[in-house]
Amino acid sequence: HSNREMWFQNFLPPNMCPINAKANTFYGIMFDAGSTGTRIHIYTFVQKNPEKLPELEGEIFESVKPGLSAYADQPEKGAETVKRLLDMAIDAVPPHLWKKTPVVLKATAGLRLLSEEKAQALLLEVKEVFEESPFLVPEDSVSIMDGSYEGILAWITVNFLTGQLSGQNQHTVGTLDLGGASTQITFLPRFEETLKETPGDFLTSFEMFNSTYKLYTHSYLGFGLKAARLATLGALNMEAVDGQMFRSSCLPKQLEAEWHFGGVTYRYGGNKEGETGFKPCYLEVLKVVKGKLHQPDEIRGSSFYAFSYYYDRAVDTNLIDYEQGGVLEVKDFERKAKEVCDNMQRYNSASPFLCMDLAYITALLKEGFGFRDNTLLQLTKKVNNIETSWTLGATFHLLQSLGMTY
Ligand SMILES: O=c1ccn([C@@H]2O[C@H](COP(=O)(O)OP(=O)(O)O)[C@@H](O)[C@H]2O)c(=O)[nH]1
Ligand SMILES: [Ca+2]
Repeated sequence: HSNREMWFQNFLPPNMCPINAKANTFYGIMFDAGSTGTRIHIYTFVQKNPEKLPELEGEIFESVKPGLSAYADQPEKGAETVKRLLDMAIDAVPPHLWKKTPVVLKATAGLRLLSEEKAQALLLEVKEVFEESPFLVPEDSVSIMDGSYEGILAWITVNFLTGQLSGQNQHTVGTLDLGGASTQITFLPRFEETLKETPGDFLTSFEMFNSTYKLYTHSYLGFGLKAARLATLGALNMEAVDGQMFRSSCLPKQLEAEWHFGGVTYRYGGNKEGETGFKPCYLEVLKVVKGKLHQPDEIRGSSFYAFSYYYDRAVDTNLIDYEQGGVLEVKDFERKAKEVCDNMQRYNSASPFLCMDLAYITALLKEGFGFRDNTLLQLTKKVNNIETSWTLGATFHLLQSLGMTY
């Protein structure tokens, strides 16, 4: 309680700036250093009532590509991309609040896949950028996030934004995040059975907003959409790929091209002579997921929130509207995968990987996690104009640890 009061006094000195109605506004800056891009989220909160949680008022969001891991050999250049995003925060946050506004960067799978040495060099350069900024730099402000937190914090974000973490009747929803290099599944088990049947390292207790949630969560490294492309091509974790050609039945027959990921250049192409289409392609992607993921019985029939690449590919194939999102069944992804893979020439103008991506998403959902054909997926990018990203959960967690909220 005392923490809360102290914090409140910090932000609303009763005898100062009485005209400024916004004196109870504060900010939090969270960077998401993902495998395919770096993003800044500047959140604005308003403490309307000292007895209640601060309210989230808005978000400023900007992103750059590629991600930090593409600068594995030029850490200073990588940090420069962070600096340019941070300059936005200088404009967005009023100067008198700079010193009280925390700035944190958490890196995900892209940096997890780099060597320790290269990852640390990048993080060190970013830390310097933060130290030179006028913002509050907490301890551990620049780090690689543990995969289990990535899932949990996204779950917190979605359930907070949909109002499931306040009040009596909490009907939380599970979340599915498909990144470039890793993928996360998180839900609150309802059945005792699930807790019994689940390996211990898939269960984590997490405290937020005065409640403790015992969550099922796991991050599968190497199962993000782009890593899965490499795995399908047989090029993931290859020591030397110099000039080697990787072919797949999921790609247009005549295609031959180059692709850059994680600082490595890959040559890839279609099965010039052999088969192409959904059937052979599905067998290829199946090899990537089959038997590799834990399948909790409980999720088969329950609906999930899905975002990131689930959302992007559903938009690309007109399954949902970019602005609105929508509700899909697992089998909608399969139907689209068949349509695209069996008519690759018609989808030539789109990404050459569209067939492979849709086939992989289908295989991941059905054979990986064990969802039913009719399992419902709520595809969502924003709720009340706030991005459904783990960064909001991470910011609440940060404010909590700084004693700025409880
Ligand atoms: O604020 C964000 C951050 C990421 N993404 C999506 O996340 C995917 C990329 O994943 P990321 O680069 O974060 O890879 P990770 O490090 O999570 O594997 C793409 O679909 C992005 O559109 C998004 O929609 N909003
Ligand atoms: Ca991500």
